[in-house]
Amino acid sequence: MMAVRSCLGVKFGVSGLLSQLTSSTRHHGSRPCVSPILTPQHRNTSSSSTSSKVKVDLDQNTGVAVMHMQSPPVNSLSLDFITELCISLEKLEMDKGCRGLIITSSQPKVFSAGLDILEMYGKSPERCGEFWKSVQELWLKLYSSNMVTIAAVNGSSPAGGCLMALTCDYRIMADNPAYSIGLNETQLGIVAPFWFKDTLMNTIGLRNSEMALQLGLLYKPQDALKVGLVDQVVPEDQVLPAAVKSVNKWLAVPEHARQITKSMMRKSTIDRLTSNREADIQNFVSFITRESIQKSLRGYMELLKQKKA
Ligand SMILES: CCCCCCCCCCC/C=C/C(=O)SCCNC(=O)CCNC(=O)[C@H](O)C(C)(C)COP(=O)(O)OP(=O)(O)OC[C@H]1O[C@@H](n2cnc3c(N)ncnc32)[C@H](O)[C@@H]1OP(=O)(O)O
Repeated sequence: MMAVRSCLGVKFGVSGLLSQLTSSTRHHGSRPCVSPILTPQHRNTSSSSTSSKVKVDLDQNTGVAVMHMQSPPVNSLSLDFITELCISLEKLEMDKGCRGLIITSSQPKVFSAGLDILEMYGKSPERCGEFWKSVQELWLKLYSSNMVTIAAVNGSSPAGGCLMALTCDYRIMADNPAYSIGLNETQLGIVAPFWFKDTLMNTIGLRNSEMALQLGLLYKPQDALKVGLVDQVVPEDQVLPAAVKSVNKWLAVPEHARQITKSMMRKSTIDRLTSNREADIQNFVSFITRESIQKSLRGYMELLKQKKA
């Protein structure tokens, strides 16, 4: 309760140059690129798929999908929600016509409230293990995605919500001082695991991460921008248009060169988790089921309720 308060070694020789020269016919890995010249049958082609908590609109002309998180009230990441997100991501990753992904929220004022605290409170070790495996899965899918990924952060984004945004290639946040973003785990009396920490450090560096993580800082959009936690802050109604503009800029880069570079930048961080997944699950389960941690989580949930009253 006290705590509550307070690649690849690839050389870019001829193939790199070739891709620059032939960028209009580039491939997304094995995906053919969408031609910029629109034929009548290509115009206004879009598809939409909706599961109960995730809505995806894919514009087949541009190859850009917008994933709307719609798990009321605050897009907290429950096992069910994470499973739906993973299924949607897998489909998009396999879809040759999808090259870019914008992730945003359909819920007012909140991008994602992070991991669903109820998944970590009063649950059996087996269930906690299953939950944590799904969190790892979501992170791995997002952080290693071949697509250009943009987080359109149109509301608050604490802890796991911030992590989701951090997995993306670029973050745009609504300029509303009522919103905040950060890895605030210590404020709940819990500890962000090493791969949360690594993802943050890869984005804002060691010193800023030390302060952000130990103090469990939640940054207002303008402060998040200063520290590099988000890349752009725009008026609230411009978040999605700005994300579309950005994704197109990223997609203009020769695809395989961008993908290999992304993979090269993220590989060691990803490998660190993939080679330690089981131990990480065991660590989580033994940590989260401790009586003292359960007490902290209970206290935190009570504070959330009190805030409303
Ligand atoms: C030795 C090392 C070993 C390491 C092992 C690992 C250790 C564990 C690592 C765990 C990592 C955890 C990551 C997380 O993501 S924890 C979750 C952190 N999230 C938060 O702190 C956010 C809490 N929520 C809020 O701050 C606000 O709700 C928010 C700003 C998001 C929105 O505010 P708003 O006023 O719009 O909404 P309410 O607060 O009224 O909330 C509405 C209802 O939603 C419930 N709620 C909110 N957040 C959550 C959540 N994360 N999980 C579950 N439920 C949540 C809230 O209680 C309200 O419910 P009721 O309507 O029923 O009252």
